[in-house]
Amino acid sequence: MENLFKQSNVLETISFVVGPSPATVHSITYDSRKVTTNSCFICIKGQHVDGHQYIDSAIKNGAQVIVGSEKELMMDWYFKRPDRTFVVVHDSKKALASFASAFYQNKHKELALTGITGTNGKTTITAYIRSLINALGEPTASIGTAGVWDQYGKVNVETTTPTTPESSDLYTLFDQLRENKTTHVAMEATSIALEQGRLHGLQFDIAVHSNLRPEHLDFHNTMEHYRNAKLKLFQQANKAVVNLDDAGMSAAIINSFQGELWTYSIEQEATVMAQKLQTQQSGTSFDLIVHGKRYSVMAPIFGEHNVANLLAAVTTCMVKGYAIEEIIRCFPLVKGAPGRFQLLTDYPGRQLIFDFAHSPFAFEKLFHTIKPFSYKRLILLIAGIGVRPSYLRPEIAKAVEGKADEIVVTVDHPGDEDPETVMADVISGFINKPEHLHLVGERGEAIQKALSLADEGDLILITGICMENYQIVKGKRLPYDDLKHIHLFLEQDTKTTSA
Ligand SMILES: CC(=O)N[C@H]1[C@@H](OP(=O)(O)OP(=O)(O)OC[C@H]2O[C@@H](n3ccc(=O)[nH]c3=O)[C@H](O)[C@@H]2O)O[C@H](CO)[C@@H](O)[C@@H]1O[C@H](C)C(=O)N[C@@H](C)C(=O)N[C@H](CCC(=O)O)C(=O)O
Ligand SMILES: Nc1ncnc2c1ncn2[C@@H]1O[C@H](COP(=O)(O)OP(=O)(O)OP(=O)(O)O)[C@@H](O)[C@H]1O
Repeated sequence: MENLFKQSNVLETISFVVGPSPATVHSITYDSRKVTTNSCFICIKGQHVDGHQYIDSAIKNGAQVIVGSEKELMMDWYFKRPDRTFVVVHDSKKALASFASAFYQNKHKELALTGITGTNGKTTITAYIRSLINALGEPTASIGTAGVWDQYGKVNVETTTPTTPESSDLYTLFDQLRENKTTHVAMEATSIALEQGRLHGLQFDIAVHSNLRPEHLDFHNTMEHYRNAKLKLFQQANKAVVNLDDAGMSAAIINSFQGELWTYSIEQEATVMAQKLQTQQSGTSFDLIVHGKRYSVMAPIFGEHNVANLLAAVTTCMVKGYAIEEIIRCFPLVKGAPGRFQLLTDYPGRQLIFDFAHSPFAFEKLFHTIKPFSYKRLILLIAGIGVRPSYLRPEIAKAVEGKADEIVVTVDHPGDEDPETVMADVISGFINKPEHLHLVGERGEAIQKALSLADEGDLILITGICMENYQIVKGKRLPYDDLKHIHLFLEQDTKTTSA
């Protein structure tokens, strides 16, 4: 702990300290339930409860140091438990980040950091950056909605947030990655995380922007607040990669950014551009124009939005100093995240695609992407999301109305909601209720239903956000796997056909 107190970033956060000078702290946590002997417990005022309420249980679990911002309460506790150290700070969230950084001796600074923000495309860009830079020979990890991946594959870690981890979890991860010889980390920086200070104190080498559309307004209230939260990433970055085709916030970044600025675009003059996009069976071919020089290229990705995402990744590689010819050579190795326009090839006779689409904008892009595909009928599975605001659910129905021959409606992450209510919310968005509509409240069964509706030559499009191997049900993360249900169906189907 003495060491922690010597770090300037920790000292800055402290108002005063009472109690004994403690022995070494073994862990730093914001959750009393994770406190063990000699932990440092930091009280965070959350959306639901105030962590200061849990000082008692933190002490019972062995906390030696308690950090909080409620001065009087902390003094009361000091009089009750003078054997513990109480650290009063100005801002607990900032303190959490600074203490965690210091706990790992600020060694995360040995990692090159790229932060990716935007309403759509963060996970895909992060995966493209990871796969490209690994192919270029630099051990790179990614952190985001698709979990944590390093240069060897998926890393088995649990985080408490869907996309951007809480600061102390992030520093633990950085330490683990650094120990495993990773040198570069590409991570999603969500507006919520930026607003909540989870990324406080980090300096990014590169900040990447994709686009800004209305989302998370239940959290940010206005588009201005939402944009300002995302802009914070650029205030803590040395270099920026900006999508010129985005009307939502590219101008705001360009007008305020102080460092080196790089741009990409499909529609206008930029440092890195794509033109003449053509969908092929195995990907997209296009002209890549870099500093005015034209290269005819092909990449195993689909959809104009993914070409834009690839441009973001290519530009990031260039900012890191790689030559464009070297980067292009790695295109065959570009890999997206699971469920982001993921084509399943082992389903004979039918085409099966997974896509994370769950907003009108994403569905618009998705329908545009499948236009060049040839198929007889389109079987579409859509999902209302239980753990997100109910007003978003009818928007999904509006976005897909009239676009498919069969529509299966289901529920992703029901949370505390009744699946019937979620599905009713979704279908209330249809102006004319589709003739071939099927409501199946459990996602696995819904997938099997969609498969059962498909005949030879049909295209099955499975959308929604349950591509990460769990379903949130009544506050618990239950194991869930789309592929398991596909295999179950295929097994069953083979039995039926051969009987
Ligand atoms: C709304 C939100 O952001 N919630 C996050 C927030 O929780 P919270 O503010 O509700 O915390 P709380 O439950 O009020 O608890 C306050 C404090 O008391 C502590 N506590 C609580 C109970 C107890 O017994 N003991 C104890 O110490 C908690 O650990 C916490 O430190 O802080 C927690 C700790 O970091 C997060 O796990 C939690 O993420 C929840 C699970 C979540 O779903 N967050 C979403 C909205 C989110 O952040 N999403 C974005 C992605 C958005 C996108 O898709 O673009 C993300 O970056 O992941
Ligand atoms: N650049 C883009 N522009 C518009 N839509 C996109 C773009 N990239 C991806 N999408 C759509 O959004 C879906 C989600 O993509 P991705 O997971 O990469 O975004 P994200 O920003 O990480 O989303 P989330 O924050 O919800 O996890 C994709 O399946 C696709 O339908």
